Amino acid sequence: MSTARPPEGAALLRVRHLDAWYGAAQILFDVALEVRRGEIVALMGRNGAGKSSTLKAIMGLMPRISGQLDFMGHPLAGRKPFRIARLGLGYVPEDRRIFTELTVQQNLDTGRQAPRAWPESGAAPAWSADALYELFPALAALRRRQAGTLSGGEQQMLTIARTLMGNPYLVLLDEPSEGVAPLIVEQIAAMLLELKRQGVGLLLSEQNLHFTQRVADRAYVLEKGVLRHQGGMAELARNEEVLRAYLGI
Ligand SMILES: Nc1ncnc2c1ncn2[C@@H]1O[C@H](COP(=O)(O)OP(=O)(O)OP(=O)(O)O)[C@@H](O)[C@H]1O
Repeated sequence: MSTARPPEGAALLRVRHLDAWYGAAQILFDVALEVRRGEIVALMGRNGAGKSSTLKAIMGLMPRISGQLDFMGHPLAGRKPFRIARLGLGYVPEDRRIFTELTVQQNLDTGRQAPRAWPESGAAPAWSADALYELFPALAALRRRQAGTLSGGEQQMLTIARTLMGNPYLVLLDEPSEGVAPLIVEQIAAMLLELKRQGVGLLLSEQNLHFTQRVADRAYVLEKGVLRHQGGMAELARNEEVLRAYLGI
């Protein structure tokens, strides 16, 4: 396994010795990862490697875990998902879960939380629907549409925007590019890079190398619930051995 270390500086999220189970089946084995402010980190691996389970474990959604999960000084293990969200940890699940009967604007309103401050240095990004429409002009054009009528990619964009209405310090995104048309994938990439610029940390579960190469700073590669590689994204994209062995590329 590569031993490249993440860059120095305080991590927003630090996971150590994470094991997780569904019933009697152990799914994650001693997973460790970190995400810093303004950093985009990709969690990669084939179907079933444990990417979604890692995000669920962080959000308090796995039936059983052990290990240390620290978010900005708060231990997460044993906390309920809604309490974890209130700490400023956003989560965009794979199935998106928009309110199909509500309009785009009403969906955004359901995500609203109070603004936050970075512990040591003033205001953190605070989003309003208008600011998000500016960032995602494609969404602005849809604001009065019933959300159930949007395309998969538009729904993905809406789910990300709704999560931002909670003013998170860090967002976990489960396969943001999956099933999304190329033009909208590009808009989502631009959106994530803008969030990075504003200091938000992002942890993406992704299989799409092209997408992670476009946005991610670092990557972790999982196979059968075990971390097999970690390092810079550019380095991973050149590492044919790892790409072939764990991503089937
Ligand atoms: N609800 C569940 N009950 C039992 N086992 C599950 C459940 N959800 C996932 N698993 C198993 O856990 C393992 C890891 O799945 P996980 O969804 O985390 O992988 P993934 O890397 O996100 O893949 P995918 O891209 O297919 O979602 C797989 O073996 C999967 O079959």
